[in-house]
Amino acid sequence: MTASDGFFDRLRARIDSVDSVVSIGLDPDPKRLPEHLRDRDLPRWAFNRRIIDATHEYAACYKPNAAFYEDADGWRALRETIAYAEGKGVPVLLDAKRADIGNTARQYAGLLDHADAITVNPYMGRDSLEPFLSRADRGVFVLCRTSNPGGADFQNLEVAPGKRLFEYVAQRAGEWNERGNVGLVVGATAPEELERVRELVPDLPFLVPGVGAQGGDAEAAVEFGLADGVGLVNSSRGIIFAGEGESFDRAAGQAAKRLKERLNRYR
Ligand SMILES: O=c1ccn([C@@H]2O[C@H](COP(=O)(O)O)[C@@H](O)[C@H]2O)c(=O)[nH]1
Repeated sequence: MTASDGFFDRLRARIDSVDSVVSIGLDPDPKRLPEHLRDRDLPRWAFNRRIIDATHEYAACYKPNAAFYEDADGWRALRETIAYAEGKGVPVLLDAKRADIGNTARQYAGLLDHADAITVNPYMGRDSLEPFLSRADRGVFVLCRTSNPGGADFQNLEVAPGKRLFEYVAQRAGEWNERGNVGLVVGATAPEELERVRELVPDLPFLVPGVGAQGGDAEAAVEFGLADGVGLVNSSRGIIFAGEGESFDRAAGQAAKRLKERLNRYR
């Protein structure tokens, strides 16, 4: 592996080395942290470190969601978490769902100085994504068909005869993949749409959230989420909050292992 390898080369190497496509979401909701960690300096970091120690051998990547770190201590906890994950050889995908007008987007794209990949929102159009797309060595996952119940509200609207918005986004994202660094976010809770997006863009890797607490379709996530073996199936709460109390990390390790084995049955 050289510094010039792109994100998806690094991700492929990681998937091969751990034989896993599991993305582990690091979403340390302060209200759900174990009691005994709450009085620590940076409890979220103390929690994440134990989770990473217990799960890294099953992790194709870690996916911290920026929402859980957007305060002063949070950013410190995130920096420590990312450095620790990378020290274990695990790529980090920051789920930040950013994009904006040019100068603001350029600021947001600075997040890629700290993470291997990021999620972005395509709603403001190509120029709002350019500062991310131009980082050839970083992964850029474009929201396409999200996993939430309202994901269909706009994304499934027909924007041209026979073409729904998420289909249009998928095709445009395929065109934006000039540097080989674009992926899509497509939820496991929408398996028909997942299959359709795979037909439209056979070569783009997907990040597929929603197989854990949201009850999405794990088989479809693997069948349609991977492009030539590369892609990510994410669970956050289902892994990191699998257990409680002192041994929360052991339960997380077991949950990560179970998900890896379950997904591998479909690979
Ligand atoms: O369509 C989307 C896009 C992002 N997410 C994020 O993934 C995790 C899912 O967490 P679970 O606990 O496994 O449900 C979370 O960070 C979401 O914000 C998504 O769920 N759906």
